[in-house]
Amino acid sequence: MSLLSVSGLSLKIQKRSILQDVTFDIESGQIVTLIGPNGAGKSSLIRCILGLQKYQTGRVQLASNLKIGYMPQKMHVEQSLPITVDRFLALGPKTTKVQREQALTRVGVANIQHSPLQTISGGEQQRVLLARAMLNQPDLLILDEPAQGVDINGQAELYDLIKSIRDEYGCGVFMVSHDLHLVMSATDQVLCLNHHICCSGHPDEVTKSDEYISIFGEQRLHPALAHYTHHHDHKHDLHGDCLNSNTSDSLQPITNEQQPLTSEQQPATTELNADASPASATQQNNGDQHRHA
Ligand SMILES: Nc1ncnc2c1ncn2[C@@H]1O[C@H](COP(=O)(O)OP(=O)(O)OP(=O)(O)O)[C@@H](O)[C@H]1O
Repeated sequence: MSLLSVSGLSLKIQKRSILQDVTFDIESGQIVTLIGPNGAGKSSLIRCILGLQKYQTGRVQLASNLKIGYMPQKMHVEQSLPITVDRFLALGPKTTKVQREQALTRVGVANIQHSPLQTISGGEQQRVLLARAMLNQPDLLILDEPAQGVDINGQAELYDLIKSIRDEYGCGVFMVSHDLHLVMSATDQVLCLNHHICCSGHPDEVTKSDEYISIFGEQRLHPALAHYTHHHDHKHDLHGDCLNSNTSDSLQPITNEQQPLTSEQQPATTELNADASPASATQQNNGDQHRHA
């Protein structure tokens, strides 16, 4: 039983095709990393999954009573509205101060619980957002570019932290990154999105190979990071539309059937249909009418 199953999802906004026939599953305890260039549709896909964006065809199925913890791309801090980290976390799900302290401790920033939100660093902000996503003990963590604006060592530390949270809670993790080559090494499945899923697979074991070590040395890449080698069978035009690169004289659009799918479809019990609104998504996700898997 999948935590999340996305099948044949297509989205158009103002007649522009943003997502085309996107299909993948996330299982419990699995880490799936979604990569893709700017404008590829990564955030739009997350919005569809969260029920915040209507889509035209396909479906998003969530396991019954699935609890999602969502970490947005950025924290928008209103400079004229003083608020502490603790007050900010209290704006989310109903929690006690101790629970908020525990969440901050888990992400390594308990010392800033009573600091003004405006005064904490970018890296600390990311950790506060991660703590907020964990507050309702989610079954599925959705992280939109958690390492954005964090240096490479900070990125590795954050990935280690996310992995240890997954190990501890057994939750699934769906993580977005715009880094096309460097991904979290604990990733079970990389999905490369450019409006459609261009390719998918595991991060490389290349950093363990003798050839790699002879060139870069053993300590070149932090163990939390890994390379992802793309294996596209097509090219894109400037609009991101797909072109068949196998025929040099006549570039043809490729069909969705040619794209590698990430895993087999499995039945789930809660379905968000193409007309899902934010309200209905929440209801369906939390509603008593849905049974557990
Ligand atoms: N509400 C909207 N109205 C019009 N266009 C939109 C809307 N939302 C998204 N788009 C367009 O959809 C495309 C995909 O945007 P999206 O933010 O999903 O991409 P992304 O892969 O997350 O990009 P980035 O890595 O830059 O954050 C972009 O061209 C964007 O302009």
